[in-house]
Amino acid sequence: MAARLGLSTVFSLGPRKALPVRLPCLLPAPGYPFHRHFFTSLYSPISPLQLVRNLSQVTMSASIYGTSQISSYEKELAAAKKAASLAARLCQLVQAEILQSDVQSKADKSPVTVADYGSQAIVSLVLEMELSSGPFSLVAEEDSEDLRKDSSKEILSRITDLVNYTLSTDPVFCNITLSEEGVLSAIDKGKSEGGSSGRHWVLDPIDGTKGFVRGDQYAIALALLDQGKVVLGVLGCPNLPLASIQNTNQNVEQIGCLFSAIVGKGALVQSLDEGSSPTKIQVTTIDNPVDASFFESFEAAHSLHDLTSNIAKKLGVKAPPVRIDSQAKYGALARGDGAIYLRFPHKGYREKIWDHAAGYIVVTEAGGVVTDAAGNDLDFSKGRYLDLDTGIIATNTNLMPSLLVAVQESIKEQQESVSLL
Ligand SMILES: Nc1ncnc2c1ncn2[C@@H]1O[C@H](COP(=O)(O)O)[C@@H](O)[C@H]1OP(=O)(O)O
Ligand SMILES: [Mg+2]
Ligand SMILES: [Mg+2]
Ligand SMILES: [Mg+2]
Repeated sequence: MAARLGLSTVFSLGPRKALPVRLPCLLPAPGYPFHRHFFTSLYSPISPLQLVRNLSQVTMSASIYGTSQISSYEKELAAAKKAASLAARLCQLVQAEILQSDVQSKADKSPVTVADYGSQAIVSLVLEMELSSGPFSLVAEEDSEDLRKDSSKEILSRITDLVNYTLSTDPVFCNITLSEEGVLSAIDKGKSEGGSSGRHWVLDPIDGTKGFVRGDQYAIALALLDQGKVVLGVLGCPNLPLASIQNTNQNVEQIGCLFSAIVGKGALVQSLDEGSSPTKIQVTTIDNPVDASFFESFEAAHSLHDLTSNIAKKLGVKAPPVRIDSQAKYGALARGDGAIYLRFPHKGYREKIWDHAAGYIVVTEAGGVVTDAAGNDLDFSKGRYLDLDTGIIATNTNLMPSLLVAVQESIKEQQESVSLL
C-alpha cells in the first residue's frame, strides 16, 4: 500500500496501528512537527474552511474548468468526484489493514467501521468546501451518536487521524486539519431529511460494509437530488476491475473504478487515479434472456436468493447469478458486464435513498431502466426512505417487459406458497 500511494515515512498512532505519512507539496516543510501542523491550521485567523474554499475556487476555475462555459451540474460533479475519490483513498487504507476492533455494530446490528465514518466526514467536508455558495444539505447514512460515547474515545481518535492523514495526501486539502469535534460535526452534516424541494446531496460513505470487511466489493455512493429528482451521481468502486468484472486476471487488470453521470448527459467510467480520463459506458443491448446474466447481493440476508433464482428460471437465464456486494452492481450493469440486477430484501426491510440514488442515475444514463417490482420509477423525493413495491430491478429496455412479467409471476407464486403454509 505504501509503495502504491508513494508514501515516504511512517507516522505511529500508538501501539495498535501505524499510518503511512506522505509529504506532498503543500505539507509542512521537512522538520516541521506534524502534530503542530494539524493544529496551526485549526487556529489560524482565517478559518480552514474559508482557506480551502478560496484556494479550491481558484484552482478549480483555473485548472479544471479553464475559461470555457461550465454547463449545468458540472461544477457539482467535479466536487462529487473529488470527494468520492478522496474518501476511496481513506477506505483503501483501512481495508488494507482492517482490524476487528475497527468494526462496530450499530443499533440495527449492521456493521460500521472507522472507514464508514471517515469516508462520510471526508465527503461532507470536501463538498461543503468545494461548493461554498448557497445552503448545504446532506442526507447520509451515518451519524455521530455512537462516536460521542465515552467507550468510543479511541475509535474517534483513530477516525480523526485517518481523516487528517487522507486530507494531507491531497494537494488542495493538505493544509486542513480537523479536531475530533470537527470530524463529528462533519459527519452530522448528513442528518438532512431530503425531500421534494431544493437540492440535497445523498451519501452512502461505504455501501456494502459487509463486503468491505470481507475484503470484497464496496462503493462510495454519492448523488445529488434537485427538486426530488436525481440529477448526478458518482460511484467510487475501489475493488472493481476497470475493464470488466469478468476479467479476473488481476496481474494485468487495473483495479478501481469511478462511475459518474449527469442527467441527460450519459454515464462515464474512469480509473480512481487522479487525472484519469473518463470513457462513455452503455448497458448491454442483448434482447434474449438466454444470453443474459444477473447480479444480486452476495449476502443472502440482503436479498431473497430463492425468489431471484425463480425469476431467472422463468426468464430462461442460463448463467448462474453473479453475487457481489454494494452498488458496484449498478456500475457493472451500466457498462454491460451483466444484463440484469435483482434485489428483493426480506420482509420488513425499508430501502434508503443512499443505497440506490447514485447507482440509479449511472444505470439510467447508460440507457438502462431501474424500477420497483411493479414497474414504477423509483421516487427519491420522499425523505430518507424509498417508498416502493417489494423490490428493485434493473436491466435494459429490451429485457424489461419480460423481466417484469417474470418478477410478478414469481412474487405471486411465492405469496401463494406462503399462504398454503
Ligand atoms: N438486512 C438488510 N437487507 C437488505 N439490505 C441491507 C440489510 N442490511 C444492510 N443492507 C444494505 O444493503 C446494501 C448492500 O447490499 P448488497 O451489498 O447486498 O447489495 C447496503 O446498503 C447495506 O447497507 P450498508 O451501506 O450499511 O452496507
Ligand atoms: Mg451501513
Ligand atoms: Mg448502503
Ligand atoms: Mg453504508
